[in-house]
Amino acid sequence: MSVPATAFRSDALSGAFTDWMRTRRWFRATASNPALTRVGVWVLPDPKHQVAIEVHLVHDATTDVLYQVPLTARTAPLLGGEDALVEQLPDGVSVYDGPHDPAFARALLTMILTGGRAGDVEPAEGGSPAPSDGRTSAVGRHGHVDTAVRVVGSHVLRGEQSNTSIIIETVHPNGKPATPVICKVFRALSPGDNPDVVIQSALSDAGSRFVPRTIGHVEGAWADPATASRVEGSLAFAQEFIPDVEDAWRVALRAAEHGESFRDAASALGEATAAIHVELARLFDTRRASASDVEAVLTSMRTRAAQAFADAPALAGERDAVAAVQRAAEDAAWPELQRIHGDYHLGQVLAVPGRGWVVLDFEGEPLRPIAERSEPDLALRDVAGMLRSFDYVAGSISSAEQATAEQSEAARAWADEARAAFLEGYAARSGLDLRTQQVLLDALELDKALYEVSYEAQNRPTWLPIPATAVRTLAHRAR
Ligand SMILES: Nc1ncnc2c1ncn2[C@@H]1O[C@H](COP(=O)(O)OP(=O)(O)O)[C@@H](O)[C@H]1O
Ligand SMILES: O=P(O)(O)O[C@H]1O[C@H](CO)[C@@H](O[C@H]2O[C@H](CO)[C@@H](O)[C@H](O)[C@H]2O)[C@H](O)[C@H]1O
Repeated sequence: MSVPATAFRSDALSGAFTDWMRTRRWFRATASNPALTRVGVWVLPDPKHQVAIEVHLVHDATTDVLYQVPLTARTAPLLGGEDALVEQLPDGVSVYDGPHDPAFARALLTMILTGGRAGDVEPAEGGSPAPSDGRTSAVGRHGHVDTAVRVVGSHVLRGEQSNTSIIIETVHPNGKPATPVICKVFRALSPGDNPDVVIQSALSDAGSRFVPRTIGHVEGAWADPATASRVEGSLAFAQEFIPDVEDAWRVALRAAEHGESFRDAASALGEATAAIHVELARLFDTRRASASDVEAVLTSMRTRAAQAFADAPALAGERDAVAAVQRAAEDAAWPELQRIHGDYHLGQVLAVPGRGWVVLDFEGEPLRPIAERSEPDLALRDVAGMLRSFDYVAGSISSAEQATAEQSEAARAWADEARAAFLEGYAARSGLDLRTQQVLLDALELDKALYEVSYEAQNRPTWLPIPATAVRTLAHRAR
């Protein structure tokens, strides 16, 4: 079997490819007829010389989003790969969605573990790395890991959303199972380092037990479709995969449904959160909040409020009360700004037996521009995010069709206790008296609820009442 090296290198994208792409979960759909152009490619070698592996950069001019699309081409069909077929070329070559092809997973992890380089043409056998002079290129970087592992299997994580994560099974040279790896392939690319990579790598390298161990990442360079200038950014991120664990959302929901107190678990989560914040303040620059920092946060709060009122017109009556909470925050004493999680909720935390809470996904809020997400921010924003998440547990129980008034009341009491315990744990570990920052915390919780209004309006309209109710409560909470 020979490698179909140039099988799918033409710049024109076929109708089949376009149809496939616009039906992906990670495609930010707006138009049914996107204007897709291939603007770059980087090539990964297949040591077995059986598969052509190419990572295409595809620009959608209608939304100005640049996507990373790994593809593999095979002359013989991929066993079990029917659902991953992108298109069948006239010469019999089959093109697959790369993350579903073990050949891609193996090549990607090898690149990370060996610090490999890739360009837009494959290097000749034993030759120097492919050129990267102004063209698309990628380089693997590894952290503190055992690099002598062999890939024995891979599959895509179910529930693919904005990115695609591949679980890669590995073994040591002696055949003993090694730590499985999860490799997140970023789909929508932005110039600049992805905060998920930067923050988790720094925490992991510092020995934190509150994040999975970092294996490494791939960074790349490409011509920005809007400006044609060469930009650099993150392409993929590999970490230790912690198998057979539940996330804190499921654990908390089950506890609330069974009427089990979450006091100790929430307190431990508060402590873990404070420990992460203390570590991030040590590892990254912090700064006093300047007048322009305060102005930027307030502008962002007001923009989100305006968006939420547009998305949920029934909330219009809360406009003045919301503005008053925001004004109070503007006048409050602001703590130092630092790097934070940025989109902190129960679904981002794993409950790991024997290890405790482990936090994932430091990418920040998906609805916020990436440059903003890398700026130092208020650590209280994460505290507020988790408070909202406990409220969501109660909200999801109360909004179930068959929920009784008694169940709703019990769920509310459960959430109140969890919220208080979380704050106690946070205060104990950080040494902060959160009561002195209540005004700011309230404003941030309201801000998160307003963000959630827009998020739910766009994604899960039946859950819109959960944050909408919170907006009404928080806007009028007596201070
Ligand atoms: N290191 C890991 N170990 C175990 N499960 C993980 C790990 N990283 C991610 N996951 C699982 O994958 C899901 C998605 O990961 P996340 O980083 O939140 O990706 P996305 O950016 O696509 O939302 C998580 O909710 C979790 O269930
Ligand atoms: O995990 P993501 O980065 O995709 O975050 C987005 O989706 C979250 C929903 O999965 C959303 O979180 C909201 O719903 C959660 C329950 O499903 C709840 O625990 C959170 O508190 C609530 O904000 C998140 O806001 C959004 O950015």
